[in-house]
Amino acid sequence: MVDKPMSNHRSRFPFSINKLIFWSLISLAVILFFFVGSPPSTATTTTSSSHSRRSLRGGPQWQTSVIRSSTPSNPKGLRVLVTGAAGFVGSHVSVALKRRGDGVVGVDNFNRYYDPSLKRSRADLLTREGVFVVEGDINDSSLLKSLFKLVKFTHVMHLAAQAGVRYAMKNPSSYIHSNIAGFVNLLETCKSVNPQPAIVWASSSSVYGLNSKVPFSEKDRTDQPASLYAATKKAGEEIAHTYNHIYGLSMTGLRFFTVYGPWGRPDMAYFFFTRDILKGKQIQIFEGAEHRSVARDFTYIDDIVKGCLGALDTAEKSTGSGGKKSGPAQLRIFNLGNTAPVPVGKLVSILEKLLKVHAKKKVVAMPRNGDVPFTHADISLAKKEIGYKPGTDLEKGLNKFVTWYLAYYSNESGKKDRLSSW
Ligand SMILES: O=C(O)[C@H]1O[C@H](OP(=O)(O)OP(=O)(O)OC[C@H]2O[C@@H](n3ccc(=O)[nH]c3=O)[C@H](O)[C@@H]2O)[C@H](O)[C@@H](O)[C@@H]1O
Repeated sequence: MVDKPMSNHRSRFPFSINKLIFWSLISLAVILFFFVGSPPSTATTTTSSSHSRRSLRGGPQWQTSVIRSSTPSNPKGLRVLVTGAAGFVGSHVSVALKRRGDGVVGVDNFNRYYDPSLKRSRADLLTREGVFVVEGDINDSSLLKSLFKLVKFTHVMHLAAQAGVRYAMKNPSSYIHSNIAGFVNLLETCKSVNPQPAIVWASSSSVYGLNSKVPFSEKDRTDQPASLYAATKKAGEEIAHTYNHIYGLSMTGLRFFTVYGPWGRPDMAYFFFTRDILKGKQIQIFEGAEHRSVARDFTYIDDIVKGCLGALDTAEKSTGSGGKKSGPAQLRIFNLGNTAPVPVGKLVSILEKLLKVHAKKKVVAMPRNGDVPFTHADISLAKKEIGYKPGTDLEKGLNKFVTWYLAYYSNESGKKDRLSSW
């Protein structure tokens, strides 16, 4: 093969025009690089709307947004970094903190585990409440470092996680990525900064696994997880112990019991049962051995939010700084449940009543995919230490969820407007 000589190309145009075109293209590329910046997916964060105005991460506008959002309106307010802020629990907690005068900055990677447009809608509401949500992953050390460089966060409310019990069989590595690697990455940042923040984070009722002693107490064994999800949450509790022990980080783990409510998670049974009942699609109700009903200690979101705020407010300061511990630090674990387990069949009959639709039900044996037969929280410790007192029964809570669901998924714009408030 023989290359064509350069002179062949040159002969078509005068040399000076070729040169002019070449340098014009180079100049255009340089202008685009500096003034437009990198593609939105990797280098931007949300500002006033998740979809419209975006600012370059780390740039002056971004820094101003972070600082403004993290500044408490109450002089005694906390400065809280909320991970998973566009998630179900994260969005509710962020709004509650902001409304009572705390400074809040959110981080969320907006992943596709469930419909990201729901996360975007939650983030839009957060923006309207004055909470800035940074689009990024907790595995991104440089992002976390730049946030802590800008703001002396007093607390981290760590709610970013790969949730879902059954999905762990389909995508195990996502649990390791978020619940283990991401958690460690966050703690590595927190232990190194000065002052170290106090950390409150989401563990799960699933750590009780095959425990059969009821109600589940924090003193009970948690060494029999039934799913990889549960195993990663249990690992998180051990990792929390390590960072508390070595670096003096103040750590509080909250074992959430099947949290439900408005703006909830579409991967959870109460949510997709509602969708399928309305569509006339058959739903499967799991049952345990010997036809025993499967039950959950369903806990309403507002009760969980109060528990999260109680945990933040009673968290003691971390004792280390810059990676060194100077004394023992607080290490806590609390159950946040409702103490009133309800069989899944009863959940479905409440939904039928609220939706005024008869469900097409099929009772099937619980598949061996990570589910446990029942959960039931003993909440006496959380009551005593953080003033936790759930007050919403399943019927009342589902009523609020169904009202939200019908409005949110209605295409009528008038109904959508009603969702502009929390
Ligand atoms: O509390 C917890 O620790 C966990 O609660 C939920 O997990 P789960 O209780 O399994 O909640 P759902 O997936 O909504 O299931 C609720 C109940 O419905 C049952 N179910 C689920 C799906 C289905 O098709 N049929 C059915 O009967 C399940 O066995 C379970 O008893 C969350 O998905 C987890 O992220 C969370 O950590």
